[in-house]
Amino acid sequence: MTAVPGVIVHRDATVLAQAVSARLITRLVDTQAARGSAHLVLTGGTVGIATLAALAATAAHDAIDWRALDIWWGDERFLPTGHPERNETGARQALLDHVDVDPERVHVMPGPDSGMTAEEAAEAYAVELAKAARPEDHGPVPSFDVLLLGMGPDGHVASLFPDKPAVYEEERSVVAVHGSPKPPPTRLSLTFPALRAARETWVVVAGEDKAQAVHLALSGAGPFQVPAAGARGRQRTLFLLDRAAAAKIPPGLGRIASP
Ligand SMILES: O=C(O)[C@H](O)[C@@H](O)[C@H](O)[C@H](O)COP(=O)(O)O
Repeated sequence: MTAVPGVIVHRDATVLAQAVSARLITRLVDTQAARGSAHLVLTGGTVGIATLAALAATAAHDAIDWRALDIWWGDERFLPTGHPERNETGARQALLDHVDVDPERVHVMPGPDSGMTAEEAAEAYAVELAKAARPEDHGPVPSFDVLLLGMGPDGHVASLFPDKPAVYEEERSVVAVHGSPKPPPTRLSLTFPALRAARETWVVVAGEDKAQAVHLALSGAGPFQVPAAGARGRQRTLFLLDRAAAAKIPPGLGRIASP
């Protein structure tokens, strides 16, 4: 079962990042209290990294048991370890270097310095996901407690770009992406079958250049043309927006959460 998206609108990108970081603390603390540990999927992109920086900046992040958290990525730019454009590098600088994560539970997507091709790296990540899946997950990836996704002006999420081969993948959980419209051209991405394993999916978007794609994603567009339309959590889907990104949503759909 997939959830009908909820839409919450915050004043601007700064409040959005802070509100998402607060929401993350609550969600992860609740999950860890209930089950002992949690799975979180990170995204690259401006708002995704700003959210992690906001989380690092709030003392309340100490409420999370960082050692009982598995961290995954929804996509990665296929660049060597430490490259400033890698999503991993951004996440480490913004947050992971500042909290007590268990290195064994920080599941980075391999880069070319691993000696693997992008295809081999995608397969290796799929194997790592499969190892972490439990029988109750009923599939080859864990049931992510929170899947964070940014979105591009074309409606892409992770590295699933409109009408490119990766959006049509229905078997593999991770694929290599070549010729990405957003640089760099080579990437690794979770596929829709993997994204759909998430209990909660949060699409976090700021900026007026995204308003049209947000509108389409919430107005019945197909996931092959507007991949964000296919981002749905099994229990909950949230579009967390700033006002600029929410400018074209159908009237009555969004709830204003920040004055
Ligand atoms: O690696 C990436 O580039 C991403 O994970 C990508 O899906 C990103 O989240 C969106 O393109 C939004 O990025 P911006 O917030 O920077 O526009």
